[in-house]
Amino acid sequence: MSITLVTGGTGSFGTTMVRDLLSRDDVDQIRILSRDETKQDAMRRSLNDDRLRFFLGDVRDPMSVRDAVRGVDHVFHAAALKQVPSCEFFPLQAVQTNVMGSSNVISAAEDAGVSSVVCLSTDKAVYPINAMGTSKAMMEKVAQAYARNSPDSGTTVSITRYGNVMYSRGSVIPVFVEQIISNKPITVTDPHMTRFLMSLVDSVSLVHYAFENAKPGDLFVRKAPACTVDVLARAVASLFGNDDPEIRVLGARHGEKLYESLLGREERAKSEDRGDYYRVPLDARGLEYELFVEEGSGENIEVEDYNSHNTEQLDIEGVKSLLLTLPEVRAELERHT
Ligand SMILES: O=c1ccn([C@@H]2O[C@H](COP(=O)(O)OP(=O)(O)O[C@H]3O[C@H](CO)[C@H](O)[C@H](O)[C@H]3O)[C@@H](O)[C@H]2O)c(=O)[nH]1
Repeated sequence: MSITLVTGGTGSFGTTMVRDLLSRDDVDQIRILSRDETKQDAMRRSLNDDRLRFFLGDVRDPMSVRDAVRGVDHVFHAAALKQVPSCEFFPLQAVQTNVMGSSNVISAAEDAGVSSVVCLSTDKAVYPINAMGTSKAMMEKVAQAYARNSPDSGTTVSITRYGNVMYSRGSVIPVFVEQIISNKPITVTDPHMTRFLMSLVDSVSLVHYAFENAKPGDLFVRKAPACTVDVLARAVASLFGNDDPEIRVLGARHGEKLYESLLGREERAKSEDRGDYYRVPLDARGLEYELFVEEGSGENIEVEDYNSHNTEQLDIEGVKSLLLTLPEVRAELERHT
């Protein structure tokens, strides 16, 4: 009997993961640990599957995590505070959920003999400039330190890092769709800003890849195309029949970068190219300070980071094709065209 726990299982990513797990034959039970009883109830009704078990709780509360994790084989840890502005105003809340909460999940998993934990991270954790990214970078450090400090552990902890997931709750594409449908100008922050584009469904495959292939402390990213927000806005408008939309430029918001990096230079230098993915193995060196501080590693870091400016760039037609793969976009198109 195989049991998987998804923390944050009612979020955009969590839900997609749960649906995917339900479609597989090798999963006997799927547990969802999350805070919002209303969202759980809605999910219970819409999925209506007796393999689902809902645990009301919070990753901040070790007891609720411990209860949810008992008897589990795999944990996909997606519970997080992920909105940049809210974390910026309440950084300690991000610390409690994203850093301490992740540590609680890893400790409880180890105690319960879970075989594998995959932690969900974000490109905003690379050279972070905002509190959300900083807290996720710390979550990655907690996961990697666990792997480094517990070589005999039976629990493999790894990390998957994502760029922007298209149409996730609160993200820009639904905002653009709504603006176009209601004939409002499209609000673009900085037309030259680029973001990686990933569909939720593609993102799930990276999690499975990590469950199947991870060594302790591994970090995986999936290669992805990117586009500018100007191209994204025009692609959305064009899908809804407007090839010359009115665009209002707002300027970058607090804590935003012109482009995002999925791998830093230092990570890319030691990454392994695995076709659709990059794997960054754990830096398992010990605390021999003279190696770090006086002698160094003898390597020079000459490669560029892997970012949304230097990855494959999509044009309007390319983004339109990608948007049409999203069921949410197709549903809106059916309603409004
Ligand atoms: O009205 C808007 C809103 C956003 N943008 C731009 O669109 C891009 C994407 O914006 P999102 O708000 O979708 O995503 P962010 O890159 O700001 O990411 C944040 O929102 C995401 C929502 O999916 C996740 O929560 C993510 O972790 C969080 O950092 C950014 O360049 C942003 O500047 C606009 O041009 N106009």
